[in-house]
Amino acid sequence: MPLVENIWIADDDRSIRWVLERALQKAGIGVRSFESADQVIVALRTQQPDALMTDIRMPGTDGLHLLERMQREYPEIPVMIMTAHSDLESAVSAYQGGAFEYLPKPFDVNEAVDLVRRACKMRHERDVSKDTEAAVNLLSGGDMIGHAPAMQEVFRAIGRLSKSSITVLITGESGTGKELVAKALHTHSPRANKPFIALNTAAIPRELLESELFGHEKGAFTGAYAQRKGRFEQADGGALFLDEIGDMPAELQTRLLRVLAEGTFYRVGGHTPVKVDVRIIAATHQNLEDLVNKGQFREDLFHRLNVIRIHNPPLRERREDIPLLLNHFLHRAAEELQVESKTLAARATEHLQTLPWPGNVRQLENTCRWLTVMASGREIVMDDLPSDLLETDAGKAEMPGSWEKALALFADNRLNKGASNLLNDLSPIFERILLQAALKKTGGRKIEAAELLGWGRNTLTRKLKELEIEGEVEK
Ligand SMILES: Nc1ncnc2c1ncn2[C@@H]1O[C@H](COP(=O)(O)OP(=O)(O)OP(=O)(O)O)[C@@H](O)[C@H]1O
Repeated sequence: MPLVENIWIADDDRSIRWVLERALQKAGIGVRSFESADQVIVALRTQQPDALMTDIRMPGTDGLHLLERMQREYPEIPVMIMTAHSDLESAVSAYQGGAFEYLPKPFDVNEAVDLVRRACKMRHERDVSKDTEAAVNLLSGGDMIGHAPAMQEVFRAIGRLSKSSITVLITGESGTGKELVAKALHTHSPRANKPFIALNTAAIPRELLESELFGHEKGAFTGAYAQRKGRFEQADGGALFLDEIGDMPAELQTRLLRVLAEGTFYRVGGHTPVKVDVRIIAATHQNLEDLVNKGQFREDLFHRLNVIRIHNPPLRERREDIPLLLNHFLHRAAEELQVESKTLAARATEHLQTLPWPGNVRQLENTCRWLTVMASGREIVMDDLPSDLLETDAGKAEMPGSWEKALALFADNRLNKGASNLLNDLSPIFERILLQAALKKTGGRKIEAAELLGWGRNTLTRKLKELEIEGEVEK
Protein backbone atom coordinates (compact mmCIF):
# COMPACT_ATOMS: atom_id res chain seq x y z
CA MET A 1 0.00 0.00 0.00
CA PRO A 2 1.49 3.38 -0.89
CA LEU A 3 1.91 5.17 2.38
CA VAL A 4 1.96 8.58 0.94
CA GLU A 5 0.87 10.46 -2.09
CA ASN A 6 0.92 13.96 -1.03
CA ILE A 7 3.59 15.85 0.90
CA TRP A 8 3.49 19.61 1.13
CA ILE A 9 6.58 21.75 1.54
CA ALA A 10 6.45 25.36 2.69
CA ASP A 11 9.72 27.25 2.39
CA ASP A 12 10.62 30.63 0.97
CA ASP A 13 14.00 29.25 0.00
CA ARG A 14 13.67 28.07 -3.57
CA SER A 15 16.72 25.82 -3.47
CA ILE A 16 15.44 23.91 -0.45
CA ARG A 17 12.09 23.36 -2.18
CA TRP A 18 13.90 22.16 -5.29
CA VAL A 19 16.15 19.70 -3.46
CA LEU A 20 13.32 18.26 -1.41
CA GLU A 21 10.94 18.02 -4.36
CA ARG A 22 13.47 16.05 -6.39
CA ALA A 23 14.45 13.72 -3.56
CA LEU A 24 10.87 12.94 -2.58
CA GLN A 25 9.70 12.46 -6.15
CA LYS A 26 12.62 10.13 -6.75
CA ALA A 27 11.43 8.14 -3.74
CA GLY A 28 7.98 7.87 -5.36
CA ILE A 29 6.34 10.40 -3.08
CA GLY A 30 4.05 13.11 -4.46
CA VAL A 31 5.02 16.67 -3.56
CA ARG A 32 3.46 20.10 -3.71
CA SER A 33 5.51 23.20 -2.84
CA PHE A 34 4.55 26.59 -1.44
CA GLU A 35 6.58 29.74 -0.96
CA SER A 36 4.78 30.74 2.19
CA ALA A 37 2.63 29.51 5.05
CA ASP A 38 -0.15 31.77 3.83
CA GLN A 39 -0.31 29.92 0.53
CA VAL A 40 -0.58 26.66 2.47
CA ILE A 41 -3.45 28.07 4.53
CA VAL A 42 -5.35 28.95 1.35
CA ALA A 43 -4.69 25.54 -0.21
CA LEU A 44 -5.88 23.74 2.94
CA ARG A 45 -9.39 24.98 2.25
CA THR A 46 -9.73 22.55 -0.61
CA GLN A 47 -7.22 19.83 0.07
CA GLN A 48 -5.04 18.42 2.82
CA PRO A 49 -1.62 16.82 2.61
CA ASP A 50 -0.61 13.53 4.18
CA ALA A 51 2.22 15.37 5.90
CA LEU A 52 3.70 18.87 5.86
CA MET A 53 7.29 20.13 5.99
CA THR A 54 7.56 23.78 6.85
CA ASP A 55 10.30 26.29 7.43
CA ILE A 56 9.93 28.51 10.51
CA ARG A 57 10.88 31.94 9.26
CA MET A 58 9.01 33.01 6.18
CA PRO A 59 7.43 36.26 5.09
CA GLY A 60 3.85 36.51 6.42
CA THR A 61 2.65 33.77 8.76
CA ASP A 62 5.62 31.89 10.18
CA GLY A 63 6.04 28.12 10.42
CA LEU A 64 5.25 27.92 14.13
CA HIS A 65 1.93 29.67 13.62
CA LEU A 66 1.19 27.35 10.74
CA LEU A 67 2.01 24.43 13.05
CA GLU A 68 -0.38 25.80 15.66
CA ARG A 69 -3.13 26.08 13.10
CA MET A 70 -2.50 22.57 11.79
CA GLN A 71 -2.65 21.19 15.31
CA ARG A 72 -5.96 22.91 15.86
CA GLU A 73 -7.62 22.08 12.57
CA TYR A 74 -5.85 18.98 11.28
CA PRO A 75 -4.22 17.33 14.29
CA GLU A 76 -3.88 14.05 12.41
CA ILE A 77 -1.48 15.54 9.82
CA PRO A 78 2.16 15.27 10.94
CA VAL A 79 4.14 18.50 10.61
CA MET A 80 7.93 18.58 10.29
CA ILE A 81 9.60 21.84 11.15
CA MET A 82 12.74 22.83 9.24
CA THR A 83 14.89 25.73 10.26
CA ALA A 84 18.24 27.28 9.55
CA HIS A 85 18.17 28.74 13.06
CA SER A 86 18.93 25.58 14.87
CA ASP A 87 18.68 27.08 18.30
CA LEU A 88 17.21 25.41 21.31
CA GLU A 89 14.34 27.84 21.42
CA SER A 90 13.10 26.95 17.92
CA ALA A 91 13.48 23.27 18.64
CA VAL A 92 11.55 23.53 21.89
CA SER A 93 8.85 25.67 20.29
CA ALA A 94 8.51 23.16 17.47
CA TYR A 95 8.12 20.15 19.76
CA GLN A 96 5.93 21.98 22.22
CA GLY A 97 3.74 23.05 19.34
CA GLY A 98 3.23 19.38 18.48
CA ALA A 99 5.68 19.02 15.58
CA PHE A 100 6.26 15.46 14.48
CA GLU A 101 9.95 16.20 14.01
CA TYR A 102 12.38 19.04 13.98
CA LEU A 103 14.92 19.22 11.16
CA PRO A 104 17.78 21.68 11.45
CA LYS A 105 19.25 22.92 8.15
CA PRO A 106 21.36 21.89 6.45
CA PHE A 107 20.05 18.38 6.53
CA ASP A 108 20.89 15.19 4.77
CA VAL A 109 18.35 14.72 2.00
CA ASN A 110 18.09 10.97 2.53
CA GLU A 111 17.43 11.57 6.18
CA ALA A 112 14.67 13.99 5.23
CA VAL A 113 13.09 11.39 2.93
CA ASP A 114 13.25 8.78 5.72
CA LEU A 115 11.63 11.22 8.05
CA VAL A 116 8.80 11.83 5.62
CA ARG A 117 8.29 8.10 5.28
CA ARG A 118 8.09 7.75 9.05
CA ALA A 119 5.64 10.63 9.30
CA CYS A 120 3.45 9.02 6.69
CA LYS A 121 3.59 5.63 8.36
CA MET A 122 2.49 7.22 11.58
CA ARG A 123 -0.29 9.05 9.77
CA HIS A 124 -1.45 5.80 8.26
CA GLU A 125 -1.42 4.09 11.66
CA ARG A 126 -3.36 6.95 13.20
CA ASP A 127 -5.96 6.64 10.47
CA VAL A 128 -6.25 2.94 11.06
CA SER A 129 -6.71 3.32 14.78
CA LYS A 130 -9.18 6.14 14.20
CA ASP A 131 -11.18 3.87 11.90
CA THR A 132 -11.14 1.18 14.54
CA GLU A 133 -12.10 3.60 17.25
CA ALA A 134 -14.93 4.95 15.13
CA ALA A 135 -16.13 1.46 14.39
CA VAL A 136 -15.84 0.42 18.02
CA ASN A 137 -17.75 3.54 19.03
CA LEU A 138 -20.35 2.79 16.43
CA LEU A 139 -20.71 -0.62 17.90
CA SER A 140 -20.68 0.44 21.48
CA GLY A 141 -23.83 -0.14 23.36
CA GLY A 142 -22.17 -3.37 24.33
CA ASP A 143 -23.39 -5.39 21.42
CA MET A 144 -20.25 -6.60 19.86
CA ILE A 145 -17.05 -6.79 21.76
CA GLY A 146 -13.50 -7.79 20.99
CA HIS A 147 -10.06 -6.28 21.18
CA ALA A 148 -8.17 -8.95 19.28
CA PRO A 149 -6.60 -7.68 16.05
CA ALA A 150 -8.77 -10.05 14.02
CA MET A 151 -11.91 -8.57 15.59
CA GLN A 152 -10.68 -5.04 15.09
CA GLU A 153 -10.32 -5.93 11.44
CA VAL A 154 -14.01 -6.90 11.46
CA PHE A 155 -14.98 -3.68 13.24
CA ARG A 156 -12.94 -1.67 10.79
CA ALA A 157 -14.68 -3.33 7.86
CA ILE A 158 -18.06 -2.48 9.39
CA GLY A 159 -16.90 1.10 9.92
CA ARG A 160 -15.65 1.41 6.36
CA LEU A 161 -18.85 0.01 4.92
CA SER A 162 -21.06 2.23 7.02
CA LYS A 163 -21.79 4.63 4.19
CA SER A 164 -22.65 1.98 1.66
CA SER A 165 -25.33 -0.56 0.92
CA ILE A 166 -23.10 -2.97 -0.90
CA THR A 167 -23.66 -6.75 -0.80
CA VAL A 168 -21.60 -8.44 1.90
CA LEU A 169 -20.74 -12.08 2.47
CA ILE A 170 -19.92 -12.98 6.07
CA THR A 171 -18.00 -16.19 6.65
CA GLY A 172 -17.04 -17.96 9.86
CA GLU A 173 -17.81 -20.97 12.00
CA SER A 174 -21.12 -21.33 13.74
CA GLY A 175 -21.48 -19.09 16.79
CA THR A 176 -18.76 -16.62 15.79
CA GLY A 177 -21.21 -13.73 15.57
CA LYS A 178 -22.09 -13.63 11.87
CA GLU A 179 -25.63 -12.48 12.54
CA LEU A 180 -24.33 -9.86 14.93
CA VAL A 181 -22.04 -8.53 12.20
CA ALA A 182 -24.93 -8.51 9.74
CA LYS A 183 -27.05 -6.50 12.16
CA ALA A 184 -24.21 -4.10 12.85
CA LEU A 185 -23.69 -3.60 9.11
CA HIS A 186 -27.34 -2.71 8.80
CA THR A 187 -27.57 -0.53 11.91
CA HIS A 188 -24.63 1.51 10.68
CA SER A 189 -25.77 1.82 7.10
CA PRO A 190 -27.80 4.46 5.27
CA ARG A 191 -30.71 1.99 5.47
CA ALA A 192 -30.66 1.79 9.24
CA ASN A 193 -34.21 3.06 9.67
CA LYS A 194 -35.56 0.46 7.24
CA PRO A 195 -36.20 -3.18 8.09
CA PHE A 196 -33.55 -5.81 8.73
CA ILE A 197 -35.10 -9.14 7.85
CA ALA A 198 -33.31 -12.40 8.55
CA LEU A 199 -33.89 -15.78 7.04
CA ASN A 200 -32.00 -18.91 7.96
CA THR A 201 -32.00 -20.97 4.80
CA ALA A 202 -31.05 -24.13 6.66
CA ALA A 203 -33.83 -23.81 9.22
CA ILE A 204 -36.75 -23.62 6.80
CA PRO A 205 -38.08 -26.74 5.09
CA ARG A 206 -37.20 -26.76 1.41
CA GLU A 207 -40.80 -26.73 0.23
CA LEU A 208 -41.58 -23.60 2.23
CA LEU A 209 -38.44 -21.70 1.40
CA GLU A 210 -39.59 -20.29 -1.92
CA SER A 211 -42.78 -18.87 -0.49
CA GLU A 212 -40.89 -17.59 2.58
CA LEU A 213 -38.53 -15.69 0.31
CA PHE A 214 -40.85 -14.46 -2.39
CA GLY A 215 -44.29 -14.65 -0.83
CA HIS A 216 -47.32 -16.19 -2.49
CA GLU A 217 -50.63 -15.27 -4.04
CA LYS A 218 -53.93 -16.44 -2.65
CA GLY A 219 -54.63 -19.98 -3.85
CA ALA A 220 -51.06 -20.54 -5.06
CA PHE A 221 -51.05 -23.88 -3.26
CA THR A 222 -53.20 -25.75 -0.79
CA GLY A 223 -53.38 -23.72 2.36
CA ALA A 224 -52.55 -20.39 0.70
CA TYR A 225 -55.74 -18.73 1.87
CA ALA A 226 -54.52 -15.18 1.39
CA GLN A 227 -51.78 -13.33 -0.40
CA ARG A 228 -48.62 -13.19 1.67
CA LYS A 229 -45.53 -11.05 1.35
CA GLY A 230 -42.21 -12.86 1.46
CA ARG A 231 -39.01 -11.77 3.17
CA PHE A 232 -37.84 -9.90 0.09
CA GLU A 233 -40.86 -7.63 0.16
CA GLN A 234 -40.68 -7.27 3.92
CA ALA A 235 -37.09 -6.10 3.56
CA ASP A 236 -37.85 -3.55 0.83
CA GLY A 237 -35.67 -0.49 1.33
CA GLY A 238 -33.68 -2.30 4.00
CA ALA A 239 -31.57 -5.43 4.22
CA LEU A 240 -32.22 -9.13 3.88
CA PHE A 241 -29.88 -11.35 5.88
CA LEU A 242 -29.63 -14.76 4.25
CA ASP A 243 -28.03 -17.01 6.82
CA GLU A 244 -26.55 -20.37 5.80
CA ILE A 245 -26.71 -19.38 2.15
CA GLY A 246 -24.68 -22.51 1.28
CA ASP A 247 -27.77 -24.58 2.08
CA MET A 248 -29.95 -22.88 -0.50
CA PRO A 249 -31.45 -25.42 -2.92
CA ALA A 250 -30.32 -25.14 -6.55
CA GLU A 251 -33.63 -23.95 -7.99
CA LEU A 252 -33.83 -21.16 -5.43
CA GLN A 253 -30.25 -20.15 -6.15
CA THR A 254 -31.37 -19.50 -9.70
CA ARG A 255 -34.35 -17.44 -8.56
CA LEU A 256 -32.22 -15.52 -6.12
CA LEU A 257 -29.70 -14.75 -8.81
CA ARG A 258 -32.44 -13.33 -11.00
CA VAL A 259 -33.71 -11.06 -8.24
CA LEU A 260 -30.21 -9.82 -7.57
CA ALA A 261 -29.68 -9.09 -11.24
CA GLU A 262 -33.08 -7.60 -12.04
CA GLY A 263 -34.45 -6.40 -8.73
CA THR A 264 -37.80 -8.00 -9.54
CA PHE A 265 -39.49 -11.34 -8.89
CA TYR A 266 -42.88 -13.01 -8.90
CA ARG A 267 -44.66 -14.22 -5.82
CA VAL A 268 -45.36 -17.95 -5.88
CA GLY A 269 -48.42 -18.31 -8.12
CA GLY A 270 -48.14 -14.66 -9.17
CA HIS A 271 -48.00 -13.10 -12.63
CA THR A 272 -47.19 -9.50 -11.77
CA PRO A 273 -43.54 -8.66 -11.23
CA VAL A 274 -42.76 -7.21 -7.81
CA LYS A 275 -39.95 -4.68 -7.67
CA VAL A 276 -37.80 -4.37 -4.57
CA ASP A 277 -34.72 -2.53 -3.43
CA VAL A 278 -33.02 -4.82 -0.94
CA ARG A 279 -29.46 -4.98 0.32
CA ILE A 280 -28.31 -8.57 0.60
CA ILE A 281 -26.11 -9.65 3.45
CA ALA A 282 -25.36 -13.36 3.24
CA ALA A 283 -23.57 -15.62 5.69
CA THR A 284 -22.21 -19.12 5.68
CA HIS A 285 -20.08 -21.41 7.80
CA GLN A 286 -19.29 -23.47 4.71
CA ASN A 287 -16.59 -22.95 2.14
CA LEU A 288 -18.60 -21.59 -0.79
CA GLU A 289 -15.69 -21.97 -3.22
CA ASP A 290 -15.67 -25.70 -2.43
CA LEU A 291 -19.41 -25.89 -2.97
CA VAL A 292 -18.94 -24.13 -6.31
CA ASN A 293 -16.21 -26.61 -7.29
CA LYS A 294 -18.45 -29.51 -6.36
CA GLY A 295 -21.25 -28.02 -8.45
CA GLN A 296 -23.44 -27.47 -5.39
CA PHE A 297 -23.48 -23.71 -5.50
CA ARG A 298 -23.89 -21.55 -8.59
CA GLU A 299 -20.69 -19.80 -9.49
CA ASP A 300 -22.47 -16.71 -10.83
CA LEU A 301 -24.45 -16.39 -7.60
CA PHE A 302 -21.27 -16.83 -5.61
CA HIS A 303 -19.66 -13.91 -7.47
CA ARG A 304 -22.75 -11.75 -6.95
CA LEU A 305 -22.63 -12.39 -3.20
CA ASN A 306 -18.89 -12.33 -2.75
CA VAL A 307 -18.53 -8.59 -3.38
CA ILE A 308 -17.15 -7.75 0.02
CA ARG A 309 -16.23 -10.50 2.40
CA ILE A 310 -15.96 -10.24 6.16
CA HIS A 311 -14.47 -13.20 7.99
CA ASN A 312 -15.29 -13.81 11.63
CA PRO A 313 -12.38 -15.67 13.19
CA PRO A 314 -13.15 -18.63 15.47
CA LEU A 315 -12.86 -17.90 19.16
CA ARG A 316 -9.77 -20.12 19.52
CA GLU A 317 -7.95 -17.71 17.22
CA ARG A 318 -8.71 -14.72 19.44
CA ARG A 319 -8.22 -16.13 22.88
CA GLU A 320 -7.15 -12.76 24.23
CA ASP A 321 -10.83 -11.74 23.99
CA ILE A 322 -12.06 -14.62 26.13
CA PRO A 323 -11.74 -12.88 29.54
CA LEU A 324 -13.53 -9.86 28.10
CA LEU A 325 -16.33 -11.97 26.69
CA LEU A 326 -16.65 -13.98 29.90
CA ASN A 327 -17.08 -10.80 31.88
CA HIS A 328 -19.56 -9.42 29.41
CA PHE A 329 -21.74 -12.53 29.36
CA LEU A 330 -21.59 -13.05 33.13
CA HIS A 331 -22.94 -9.54 33.53
CA ARG A 332 -25.57 -10.10 30.93
CA ALA A 333 -26.68 -13.41 32.40
CA ALA A 334 -26.96 -11.77 35.83
CA GLU A 335 -29.07 -8.99 34.35
CA GLU A 336 -31.34 -11.47 32.60
CA LEU A 337 -31.79 -13.45 35.77
CA GLN A 338 -31.83 -10.40 38.00
CA VAL A 339 -29.21 -11.81 40.29
CA GLU A 340 -25.91 -10.44 41.46
CA SER A 341 -23.22 -10.72 38.84
CA LYS A 342 -20.54 -13.35 39.43
CA THR A 343 -16.84 -13.02 38.83
CA LEU A 344 -14.35 -15.62 37.75
CA ALA A 345 -11.31 -16.59 39.77
CA ALA A 346 -8.07 -16.05 37.85
CA ARG A 347 -7.38 -19.78 37.61
CA ALA A 348 -10.82 -20.47 36.15
CA THR A 349 -10.45 -17.66 33.61
CA GLU A 350 -7.05 -18.99 32.61
CA HIS A 351 -8.48 -22.45 32.16
CA LEU A 352 -11.44 -21.23 30.11
CA GLN A 353 -9.04 -19.25 27.98
CA THR A 354 -7.27 -22.45 26.93
CA LEU A 355 -10.37 -24.35 25.77
CA PRO A 356 -11.01 -24.87 22.07
CA TRP A 357 -14.62 -23.57 22.17
CA PRO A 358 -15.93 -25.42 19.12
CA GLY A 359 -19.27 -23.65 19.54
CA ASN A 360 -17.42 -20.33 19.65
CA VAL A 361 -18.96 -17.27 21.31
CA ARG A 362 -22.38 -18.88 21.53
CA GLN A 363 -20.95 -21.76 23.57
CA LEU A 364 -19.10 -19.35 25.82
CA GLU A 365 -22.26 -17.27 26.29
CA ASN A 366 -24.25 -20.35 27.28
CA THR A 367 -21.52 -21.46 29.64
CA CYS A 368 -21.80 -18.09 31.39
CA ARG A 369 -25.53 -18.57 31.83
CA TRP A 370 -24.92 -22.01 33.25
CA LEU A 371 -22.28 -20.72 35.66
CA THR A 372 -24.47 -17.84 36.80
CA VAL A 373 -27.08 -20.32 37.89
CA MET A 374 -24.97 -23.20 39.05
CA ALA A 375 -21.86 -21.77 40.71
CA SER A 376 -22.31 -21.68 44.43
CA GLY A 377 -20.40 -18.55 45.45
CA ARG A 378 -20.00 -15.05 44.09
CA GLU A 379 -16.66 -16.02 42.70
CA ILE A 380 -16.61 -18.85 40.19
CA VAL A 381 -13.77 -21.26 40.89
CA MET A 382 -12.44 -24.31 39.03
CA ASP A 383 -14.73 -26.62 40.98
CA ASP A 384 -17.76 -24.78 39.67
CA LEU A 385 -16.92 -25.43 36.03
CA PRO A 386 -19.09 -28.04 34.33
CA SER A 387 -17.27 -31.37 34.12
CA ASP A 388 -17.17 -31.40 30.33
CA LEU A 389 -15.12 -28.21 30.46
CA LEU A 390 -12.64 -29.75 32.85
CA GLU A 391 -11.85 -32.89 30.89
CA THR A 392 -8.57 -33.30 29.04
CA ASP A 393 -10.25 -32.69 25.73
CA ALA A 394 -12.40 -30.12 27.40
CA GLY A 395 -15.02 -28.51 25.27
CA LYS A 396 -13.99 -30.41 22.17
CA ALA A 397 -17.27 -32.16 21.99
CA GLU A 398 -20.27 -29.95 21.41
CA MET A 399 -22.91 -30.00 24.08
CA PRO A 400 -25.49 -32.74 23.57
CA GLY A 401 -28.11 -31.81 20.99
CA SER A 402 -31.02 -31.39 23.38
CA TRP A 403 -28.95 -29.38 25.78
CA GLU A 404 -27.74 -27.07 23.03
CA LYS A 405 -31.28 -26.74 21.70
CA ALA A 406 -32.65 -25.84 25.12
CA LEU A 407 -29.96 -23.25 25.62
CA ALA A 408 -30.61 -21.79 22.20
CA LEU A 409 -34.31 -21.60 22.93
CA PHE A 410 -33.50 -19.95 26.21
CA ALA A 411 -31.34 -17.43 24.41
CA ASP A 412 -34.09 -16.65 21.96
CA ASN A 413 -36.63 -16.17 24.66
CA ARG A 414 -34.28 -13.89 26.58
CA LEU A 415 -35.74 -14.89 29.85
CA ASN A 416 -36.94 -11.77 31.59
CA LYS A 417 -38.36 -13.32 34.64
CA GLY A 418 -37.15 -12.14 37.98
CA ALA A 419 -34.98 -14.46 39.91
CA SER A 420 -35.83 -13.24 43.36
CA ASN A 421 -37.72 -16.42 43.58
CA LEU A 422 -35.77 -18.05 40.86
CA LEU A 423 -36.49 -21.66 41.45
CA ASN A 424 -40.20 -21.20 41.89
CA ASP A 425 -40.74 -19.03 38.90
CA LEU A 426 -38.95 -20.45 35.95
CA SER A 427 -39.95 -20.63 32.36
CA PRO A 428 -40.08 -24.24 31.18
CA ILE A 429 -37.09 -23.63 28.96
CA PHE A 430 -34.99 -22.40 31.79
CA GLU A 431 -36.28 -25.10 34.06
CA ARG A 432 -35.17 -27.62 31.52
CA ILE A 433 -31.68 -26.16 31.41
CA LEU A 434 -31.43 -26.11 35.16
CA LEU A 435 -32.63 -29.62 35.52
CA GLN A 436 -30.25 -30.98 32.94
CA ALA A 437 -27.41 -29.04 34.43
CA ALA A 438 -28.23 -30.36 37.88
CA LEU A 439 -28.43 -33.91 36.61
CA LYS A 440 -25.18 -33.52 34.80
CA LYS A 441 -23.53 -32.17 37.90
CA THR A 442 -24.74 -35.04 40.02
CA GLY A 443 -23.86 -37.63 37.42
CA GLY A 444 -27.55 -38.33 36.79
CA ARG A 445 -28.37 -38.92 40.46
CA LYS A 446 -31.90 -37.61 40.65
CA ILE A 447 -32.27 -37.21 44.39
CA GLU A 448 -29.08 -35.19 44.62
CA ALA A 449 -30.19 -33.11 41.64
CA ALA A 450 -33.50 -32.40 43.31
CA GLU A 451 -31.70 -31.35 46.49
CA LEU A 452 -29.48 -29.08 44.52
CA LEU A 453 -32.51 -27.35 43.07
CA GLY A 454 -34.42 -27.29 46.32
CA TRP A 455 -37.11 -29.56 44.90
CA GLY A 456 -38.74 -32.50 46.58
CA ARG A 457 -38.46 -35.93 44.99
CA ASN A 458 -42.05 -35.77 43.66
CA THR A 459 -41.52 -32.37 42.09
CA LEU A 460 -38.46 -33.69 40.37
CA THR A 461 -40.28 -36.74 39.01
CA ARG A 462 -43.13 -34.54 37.78
CA LYS A 463 -40.76 -32.06 36.15
CA LEU A 464 -38.80 -34.80 34.45
CA LYS A 465 -42.01 -36.06 32.94
CA GLU A 466 -43.39 -32.65 32.03
CA LEU A 467 -40.18 -31.60 30.39
CA GLU A 468 -39.80 -34.93 28.68
CA ILE A 469 -36.14 -35.21 29.46
CA GLU A 470 -36.06 -38.35 31.45
CA GLY A 471 -34.85 -40.45 28.57
CA GLU A 472 -32.13 -38.01 27.63
CA VAL A 473 -30.04 -38.06 30.74
CA GLU A 474 -27.68 -40.74 31.79
CA LYS A 475 -28.89 -42.41 34.87
N1 LIG B 1 -18.03 -10.34 19.51
C1 LIG B 1 -19.14 -10.61 20.19
N2 LIG B 1 -19.48 -9.85 21.24
C2 LIG B 1 -20.60 -10.13 21.95
N3 LIG B 1 -21.45 -11.14 21.66
C3 LIG B 1 -21.16 -11.92 20.63
C4 LIG B 1 -19.99 -11.70 19.83
N4 LIG B 1 -19.98 -12.63 18.86
C5 LIG B 1 -21.06 -13.40 19.04
N5 LIG B 1 -21.79 -12.99 20.09
C6 LIG B 1 -23.00 -13.62 20.62
O1 LIG B 1 -22.87 -15.01 20.38
C7 LIG B 1 -24.09 -15.57 19.96
C8 LIG B 1 -23.91 -16.21 18.59
O2 LIG B 1 -23.73 -15.19 17.62
P1 LIG B 1 -24.43 -15.23 16.19
O3 LIG B 1 -25.78 -15.85 16.25
O4 LIG B 1 -24.31 -13.90 15.57
O5 LIG B 1 -23.42 -16.28 15.49
P2 LIG B 1 -23.49 -16.89 14.04
O6 LIG B 1 -22.10 -16.95 13.55
O7 LIG B 1 -24.51 -16.16 13.22
O8 LIG B 1 -23.97 -18.35 14.36
P3 LIG B 1 -24.70 -19.41 13.34
O9 LIG B 1 -23.75 -19.62 12.20
O10 LIG B 1 -24.84 -20.63 14.20
O11 LIG B 1 -25.99 -18.79 12.95
C9 LIG B 1 -25.11 -14.45 19.95
O12 LIG B 1 -25.83 -14.47 21.16
C10 LIG B 1 -24.26 -13.21 19.86
O13 LIG B 1 -24.90 -12.12 20.47
